[in-house]
Amino acid sequence: METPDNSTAAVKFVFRGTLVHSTPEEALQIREDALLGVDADGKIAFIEDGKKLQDISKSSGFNPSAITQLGQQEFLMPGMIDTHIHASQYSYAGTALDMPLLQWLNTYTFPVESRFKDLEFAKQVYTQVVKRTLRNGTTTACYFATIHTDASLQLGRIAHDFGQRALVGKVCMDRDNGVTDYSETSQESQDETNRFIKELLNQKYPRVKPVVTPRFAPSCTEPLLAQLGEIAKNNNLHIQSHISENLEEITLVKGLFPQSESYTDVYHRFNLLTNKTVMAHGCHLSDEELVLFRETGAALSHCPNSNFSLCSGVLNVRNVLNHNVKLGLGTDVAGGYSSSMLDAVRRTLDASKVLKIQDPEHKTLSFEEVFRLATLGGSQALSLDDRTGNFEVGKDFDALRVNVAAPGGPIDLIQKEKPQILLEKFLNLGDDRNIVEVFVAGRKVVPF
Ligand SMILES: Nc1nc2[nH]cnc2c(=O)[nH]1
Ligand SMILES: [Zn+2]
Repeated sequence: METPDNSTAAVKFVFRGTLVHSTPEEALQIREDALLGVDADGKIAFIEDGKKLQDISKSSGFNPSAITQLGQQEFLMPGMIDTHIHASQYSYAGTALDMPLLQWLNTYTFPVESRFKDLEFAKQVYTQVVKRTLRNGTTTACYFATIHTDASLQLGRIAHDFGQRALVGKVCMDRDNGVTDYSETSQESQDETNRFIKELLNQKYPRVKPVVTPRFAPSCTEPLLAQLGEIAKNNNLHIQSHISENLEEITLVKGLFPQSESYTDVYHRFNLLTNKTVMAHGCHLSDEELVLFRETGAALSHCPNSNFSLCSGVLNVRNVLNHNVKLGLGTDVAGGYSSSMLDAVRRTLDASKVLKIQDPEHKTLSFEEVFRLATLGGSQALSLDDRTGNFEVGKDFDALRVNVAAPGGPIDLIQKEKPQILLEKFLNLGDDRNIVEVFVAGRKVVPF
């Protein structure tokens, strides 16, 4: 049975109402009284004007009375994309924010991550964080797990079972960090990374894939960095790490890698900067380093809650965008205390305004631009924009059904509002109570 875009799969369901999303050209594009059809493969089959309902229902073979009519204060938006989140740190999210990065890692993070040797503990935490982020509207997450391969494989299974699109990384860190029973030798790290990749790919999860994950340069020896670059290249895999988050960290990297021209050059020398690389933070990158990101196609994950909470710095997102470097948003749980991408949106706007307070010439980000970063920007940063990030025929239907006036929700509406007002109120005031349904690849994953 043919449909307007000549796809073969039957139309499974149709929404009628307001769509809000972004395109590379338009930060915010609104379509009122639109018809959006999803086919049996979970892909967007058509996006048409509501007035064409009769014609479309004939050509696409669905019953016009079977459509779902969105309410006046509802809209569909693309699912949000968390480009950087430590699933393993969710157990202490909201606490332990009283010291800067390097001390924070040794005092809180490494001891907690060492607990993931216990598979039961891992299953509990990973189930909580996958369910919580899905409820918060995160349809795609790029996860750090821990060094433990089996626990990291569990995270992949849980994300798959609950239907979240995910990149999952077994963390690699072979340099001695002084924390007892939380380290691995270079050989173990390489062998376990290969095992992790092989076993996760063998599961053939359609939307959960491995990502090569050197923790950050200070945790890894040069042989390991070189090996991980090789593994990523040979398997055509994503790469994630941290870069230039904190001034003490940058000084540490200079001492550990004296022959590198910059922090970015350390990763570049080991083939870890590719168009499938996403590096968290980048608060203190030089313009020359941003040029290297642009040339290699590597992306940044902006994690403002974490950057404020750990007093790391304030990323100049406008400067990153002006350098045409791909950029998404990340919660960076638990350096960032919130698992909500709405919080990441708000903190991104705050960070942009802090820069303007410090320099009145600074051009702040608009809420429309930040909305794009939380959706399409994130999909571009993860090189997944061929299948998610906005509403285009042929892409997966990864979407949130938002009711701004949800009963018992956090938003009061006095009058009928235009869609862009509804969206702005949701972004600034909303929470999971407004996210009434979440879809990933056409499957309703929330309510569970
Ligand atoms: N915020 C943050 N930065 C890091 N750099 C290396 N590891 C980490 C981590 O777990 N969190
Ligand atoms: Zn991080």
